[in-house]
Amino acid sequence: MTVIVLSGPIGAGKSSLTKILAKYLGTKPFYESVDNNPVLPLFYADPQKYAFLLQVFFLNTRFRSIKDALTDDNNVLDRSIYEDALFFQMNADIGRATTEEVDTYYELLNNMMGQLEHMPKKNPDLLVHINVSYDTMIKRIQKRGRPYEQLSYDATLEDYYKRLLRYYEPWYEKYDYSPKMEINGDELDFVSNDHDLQLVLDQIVAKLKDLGKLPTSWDKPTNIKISQ
Ligand SMILES: Nc1ncnc2c1ncn2[C@@H]1O[C@H](COP(=O)(O)OP(=O)(O)O)[C@@H](O)[C@H]1O
Ligand SMILES: Nc1nc2c(ncn2[C@H]2C[C@H](O)[C@@H](COP(=O)(O)O)O2)c(=O)[nH]1
Repeated sequence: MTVIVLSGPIGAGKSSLTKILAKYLGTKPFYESVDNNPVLPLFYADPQKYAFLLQVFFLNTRFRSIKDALTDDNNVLDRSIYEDALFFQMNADIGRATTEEVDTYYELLNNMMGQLEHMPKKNPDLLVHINVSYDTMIKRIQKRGRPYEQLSYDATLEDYYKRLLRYYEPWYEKYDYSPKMEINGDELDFVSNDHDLQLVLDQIVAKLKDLGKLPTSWDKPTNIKISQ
């Protein structure tokens, strides 16, 4: 039984890989609340006003997802509570949260993380982090086409996205809730290239076998087409 959490910048391919991995490993995917998130468009229209509210929305859904996942013990999460503070801290650092909001946020987050320590399973089994450059990130954001994420919607998003990328390296280095591994999302097109996809899946399966989370005899499924 395995809980895998994915991480990575916007458009890195987390949702795509979550869907593929869940199918490949026969586990249940948990996706981020994006299309059903009423605060996200408000945030992009007025980040100063909505940064705290958006974070509380994400934190709440991520807390629910990680609790469910640690209970089910058979899941893949496309982003998780462990990445939540990265976003909020970055927004706070550019002046989008008051001192009171920052204090309240960390108190809430610490409370939630404390609750997780009482779960029978306390941590995920593996973090799969997808690295992408700024150029790849922008191409993917354009490909996905959400209007409010485009640079044409707000030119300051270029700085926001570049800043976000800078926060990821120290975050990944510091992350220690589980074993971890990185995928090169610039070079490996696991969405439209079957060879690259198989390489990525092989890397993840090898890591899970190393960790004793998959039997060494585990073989890839033959009855599903993973790229659809
Ligand atoms: N490795 C990849 N190669 C090519 N296209 C990709 C890759 N990963 C994601 N995409 C495309 O980029 C867009 C964003 O991917 P998505 O999985 O939604 O990213 P995330 O969940 O990390 O924001 C989608 O249109 C997806 O098809
Ligand atoms: N301010 C925050 N924004 C967030 C957070 N998590 C996700 N997001 C935004 C970024 C994208 O516009 C969208 C979906 O993210 P993907 O990486 O899944 O494409 O939501 C957050 O915690 N704070």
